[in-house]
Amino acid sequence: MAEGSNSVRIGTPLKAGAFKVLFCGSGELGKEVVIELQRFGVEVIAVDRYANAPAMQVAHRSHVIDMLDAGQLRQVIEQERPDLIVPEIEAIATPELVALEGEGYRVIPTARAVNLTMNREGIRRLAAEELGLPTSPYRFAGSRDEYLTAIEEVGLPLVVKPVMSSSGKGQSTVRSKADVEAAWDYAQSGGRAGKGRVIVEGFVDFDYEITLLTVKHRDGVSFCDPIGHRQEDGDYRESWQPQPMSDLSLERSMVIARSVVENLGGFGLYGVELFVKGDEVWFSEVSPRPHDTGLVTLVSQELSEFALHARAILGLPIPLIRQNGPSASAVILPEGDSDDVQFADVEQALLEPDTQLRLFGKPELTGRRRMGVALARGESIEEARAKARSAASAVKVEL
Ligand SMILES: Nc1ncnc2c1ncn2[C@@H]1O[C@H](COP(=O)(O)OP(=O)(O)OP(=O)(O)O)[C@@H](O)[C@H]1O
Ligand SMILES: NCC(=O)N[C@@H]1O[C@H](COP(=O)([O-])[O-])[C@@H](O)[C@H]1O
Ligand SMILES: [Mg+2]
Repeated sequence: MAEGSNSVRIGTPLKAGAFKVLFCGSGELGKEVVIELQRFGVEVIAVDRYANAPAMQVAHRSHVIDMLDAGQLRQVIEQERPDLIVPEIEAIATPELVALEGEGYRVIPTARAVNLTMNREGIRRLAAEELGLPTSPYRFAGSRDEYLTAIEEVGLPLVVKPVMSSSGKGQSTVRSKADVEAAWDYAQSGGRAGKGRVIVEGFVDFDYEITLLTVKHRDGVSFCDPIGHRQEDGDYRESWQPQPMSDLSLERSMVIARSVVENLGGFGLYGVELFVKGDEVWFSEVSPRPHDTGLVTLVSQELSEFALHARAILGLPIPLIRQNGPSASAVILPEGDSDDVQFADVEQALLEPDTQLRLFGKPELTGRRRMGVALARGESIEEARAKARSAASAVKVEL
């Protein structure tokens, strides 16, 4: 791909002139982006902490490393010399990506965006203190004493999260004094890098929450229709699109999202998480990459969030994001232990028209893990949600 001009050049995979993209993280979200890049004849290298991760199964080749280890991360990147580095999860040695970017590598969307969002403190301070965006009240705490002070200052009810965690790991809602100790202990065990620092956030009593998928591409910023979602234990269970909203709350959401992505920069799709109450909107957090609640776009949009990410990072145009009408996703989230999971009654999930299924092919189940997703379109959001839920529960997970 030629820099500094509008001409995008893509070579032939596995040849000297191939255009190479390296993924740091190879889960279900990366898998769909890899498929979109493969359709453009891009050479794809998938990296993750374990073998046979979903995106590895559709990439040209893969590497298993500890992505939080700066040395291992640098070694694999210097070995592969990719044209683009695409972070797919937060748990990466992001300061090393900042260094690599300084040496000429291109990190998607930017190394700074990835570094700021891997730690809740970075993105929250940027949004609230630099950009002046509305957020929940918050304090950070690095010790038990600081934590107890933060609780006093923020006031109940509140939410406690490790600064480095995702998918609700280590997160609790504290409604009464009785929950305070357990929330601290859980945050200490649930964090990713084990540093112990937490954010204490005032509980926002929102009417609903959305993900506003926002693409930064060569011609500017484009928005997908808002995605509504339902979370349990900090992890997404269902999402739908479009979420009905007032004109003012949608306008405010777009202003917030634009401010965040323009500051973070680069090319790519962002998932901007917002809380909405009436016409009021709060910024919660942002993923500088496709978002799990955006899985619904596999059926709700002609160009899914994964296709949009692929286009944006390759410097290709996005003249229109066409919506297909009310749609929903529902996760397949079994719990147990197995290294050879079987999915039975799969046909039962696909009897209804406008229903689709993704089984991610994760090689192992330990505890609770998202293993697939059901997708559906309907005449209304309610119908789409019901269809997606019923398809998801039709699949029998056997351990
Ligand atoms: N301050 C808050 N007030 C009310 N609800 C909250 C608050 N913070 C988080 N939540 C609820 O918990 C969910 C998960 O929180 P958050 O997005 O911060 O966690 P996460 O671990 O980063 O999740 P993911 O990585 O899946 O996006 C939110 O989508 C929301 O439903
Ligand atoms: N909310 C972030 C998110 O959904 N990330 C997605 O989950 C994968 C990890 O899954 P795992 O924990 O089952 O390995 C990640 O690789 C990414 O695709
Ligand atoms: Mg979130």
